[in-house]
Amino acid sequence: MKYISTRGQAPELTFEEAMLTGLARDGGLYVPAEIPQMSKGDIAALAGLSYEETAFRVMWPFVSDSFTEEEFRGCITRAYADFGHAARAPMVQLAPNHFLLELFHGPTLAFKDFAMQLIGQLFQVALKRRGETVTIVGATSGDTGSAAIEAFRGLDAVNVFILYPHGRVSEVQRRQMTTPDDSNVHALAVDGDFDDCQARVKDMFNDFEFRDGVKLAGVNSINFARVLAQVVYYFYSAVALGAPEREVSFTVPTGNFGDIFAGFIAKQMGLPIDRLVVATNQNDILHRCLSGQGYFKGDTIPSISPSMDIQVSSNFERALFYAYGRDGAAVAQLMDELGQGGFNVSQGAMQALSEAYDSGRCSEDETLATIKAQTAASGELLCPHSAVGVKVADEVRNTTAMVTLATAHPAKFPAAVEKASGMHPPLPPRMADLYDRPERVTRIGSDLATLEDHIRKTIAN
Ligand SMILES: Cc1ncc(COP(=O)(O)O)c(C=O)c1O
Ligand SMILES: N[C@@H](CCOP(=O)(O)O)C(=O)O
Repeated sequence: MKYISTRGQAPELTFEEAMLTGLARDGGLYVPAEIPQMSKGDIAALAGLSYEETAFRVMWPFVSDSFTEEEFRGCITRAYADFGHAARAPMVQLAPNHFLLELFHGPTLAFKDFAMQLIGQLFQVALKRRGETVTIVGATSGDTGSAAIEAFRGLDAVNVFILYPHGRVSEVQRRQMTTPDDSNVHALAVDGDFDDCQARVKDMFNDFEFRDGVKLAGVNSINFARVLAQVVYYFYSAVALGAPEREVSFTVPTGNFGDIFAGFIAKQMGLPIDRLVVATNQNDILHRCLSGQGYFKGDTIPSISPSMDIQVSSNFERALFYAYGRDGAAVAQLMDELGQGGFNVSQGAMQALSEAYDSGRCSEDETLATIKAQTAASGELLCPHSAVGVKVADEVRNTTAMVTLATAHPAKFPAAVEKASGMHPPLPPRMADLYDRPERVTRIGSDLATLEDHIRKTIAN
């Protein structure tokens, strides 16, 4: 399997190379040159399998150029061993034909653990074999950072720097990033918003002297391995509901577009998905774009679903790549225009996007109302991101079974959940002392030189 850049000007790589490389050297994102297919029989054969066996069968064609079967199976087993639920991704029914896929039973209580725990294992195997060390720099609006720190803490071959927007993540998210005491992990509270953090990470990748000097690697969904690991739960849940005989739709609380794009890949592989619904909060650039209004950046407005407070949605570039018929030059042109504020989508590409995705928006009041209503109706306490998904799903769903992705545990956002439901969501016992642990964090400006200098000096010490 070869991996190619969405901008068409970077070298083709193997899975392992793409995983360790992060951003392509032309500024694009890696995607598989061809998407492996699963037949109806292959999908039917997933019925009743464990999450781990499903993961192996779905992902193996994407990675088999880089790992032995034994290595890959070992990585999968270790990745999911610490999840707090035997099913890994259990499903609960909210209403007739509406299901909630709980993706928050991993070590940091968000869906990010599904990919990050696996990538942590894959990096260890690959780096050991190569005898290399890397510096991971990641941007987070709250959940990617904690998941990355948890997956890579204590490893000799990896230094991790996580940039998060100061004052714009929940207290639980912040403490998950600032309380681990391992000397290889570093939380940086950046004066800016998530888009500033993500832009600086991409700037670092595009600064080849810095990139090559520190051996930069990325674990944001820039990294296709992140997206790949998230494809698995689309298969796992759809098969549990009767696929391939029965079509299923998904609604996905969306910010950086990685999770919904994993659904797109699942559909391209052959999973009978009817609709993929993008659910946004008040930062609704994706909903506006998918409604035909072009992709134009505004100011990010802080919300009660802070992990989705994003304007420049990284993986939308991958969606555009397919919508523009895999035309790297067209994508590069759009990304240039985005640098100037935004772009309009061509008619043909708009049609392709509309065929692939539906969308909806959920306001702050609607988010609170949905948490309250669901607590009363089903007893399920939703996190504000999952509530955005449930509200939009309820607006669009029809007779096809709808799965809404519950992307984080309510205990990560206790203030909003308590305000809406009157109930305080407790942290799981293993995190009960999170508020008592000492924090370690560096407050830092958002300019590239300051950040690069800090990272260089920290590594050198
Ligand atoms: C809890 C939660 N929900 C939803 C999202 C949006 O996911 P994506 O960025 O893959 O669109 C995020 C952040 O990525 C998140 O942390
Ligand atoms: N919501 C994310 C933002 C980063 O997304 P990623 O999927 O590209 O890592 C977060 O919680 O950090």
